[in-house]
Amino acid sequence: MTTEVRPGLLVEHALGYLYSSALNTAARLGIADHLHDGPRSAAELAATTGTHGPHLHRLLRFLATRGVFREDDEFRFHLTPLAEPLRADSPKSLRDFILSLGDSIYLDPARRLHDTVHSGQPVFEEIFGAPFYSYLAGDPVAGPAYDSGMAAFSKLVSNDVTAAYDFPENATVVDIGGGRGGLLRSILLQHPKLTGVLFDLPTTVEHHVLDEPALAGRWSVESGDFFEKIPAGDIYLLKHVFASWPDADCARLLAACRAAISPNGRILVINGVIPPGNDPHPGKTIDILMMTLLHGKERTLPEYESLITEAGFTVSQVIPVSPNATIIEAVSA
Ligand SMILES: C[S@@+](CC[C@H](N)C(=O)[O-])C[C@H]1O[C@@H](n2cnc3c(N)ncnc32)[C@H](O)[C@@H]1O
Repeated sequence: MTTEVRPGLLVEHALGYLYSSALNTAARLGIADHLHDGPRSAAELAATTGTHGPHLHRLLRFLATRGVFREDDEFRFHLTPLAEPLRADSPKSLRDFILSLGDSIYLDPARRLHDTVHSGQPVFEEIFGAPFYSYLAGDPVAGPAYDSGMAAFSKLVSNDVTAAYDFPENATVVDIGGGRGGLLRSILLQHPKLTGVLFDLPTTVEHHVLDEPALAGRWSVESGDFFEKIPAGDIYLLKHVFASWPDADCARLLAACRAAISPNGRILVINGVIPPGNDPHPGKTIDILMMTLLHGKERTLPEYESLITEAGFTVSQVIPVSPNATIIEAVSA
């Protein structure tokens, strides 16, 4: 059986980095925000953004080929559903995440993918002189930019994850490697009898988002290395944490959780799960990022199950929430 291939498609794939760069440029210029109140020509947008009109027109025409913005017969560009999250104040804004994905911490290792595939090792440490999270913790620009990008990425699913899981009435929820605490905030807001602990590296928790009147007295923040100490609690969240670590480190982390968790406690591993087959899936893309940055990887459900059972837990529920977030609940075996 022969499958029709659009002429030029392979070359377009090879030039895919231009699409990523164009998206980043549009995000930096705030084009989606400028289109929020209605369509505008490239010349008008260029005057607002202080850019070169004909070049901006070419940039937007290119993005429109992928559904990011749409040009009409009068040469005005419109916001599209795909472009909406590029707006800074969209409730589903991904702008900070997309901006952070244009940082050299991601781009420089991606250029060395060939070396990574040869050696089986990430190239991040060789380029930046420190492992990924140590480097971020020591860099006052790259660290906060990463945290803010992660917070934007996670905000998309926080409420859905909260709604999808049947939290008990009274319990302490500990978000391990919880970033700035967006998920914990959503859980505590929707469950007034729960208390929470946010645990992450000191430079990350410094900018936490828990300080608001509705949550007063129900949360605390702790910082440190999760391989060394885990705060006591009943429900441990590990959201988008395992993907950064190889199996041996995930096992160490689960052992540390096992030592600290209350007798009937539960662990919620929350991550995208790679499905079988050839279809596109965000986990398959993020997996390549992981490969260049860290020793971790994205995993299939059987891979998560085996990590969990080998650590002395049983998988009690699997709740798919979105392509980037499946909740895998584990209880003591
Ligand atoms: C991929 S981010 C996930 C953040 C958050 N759970 C979310 O889903 O948005 C991984 C988090 O693990 C934290 N982290 C990495 N190594 C750590 C360590 N040794 N101890 C504590 N936190 C760590 C990072 O600072 C980062 O916030």
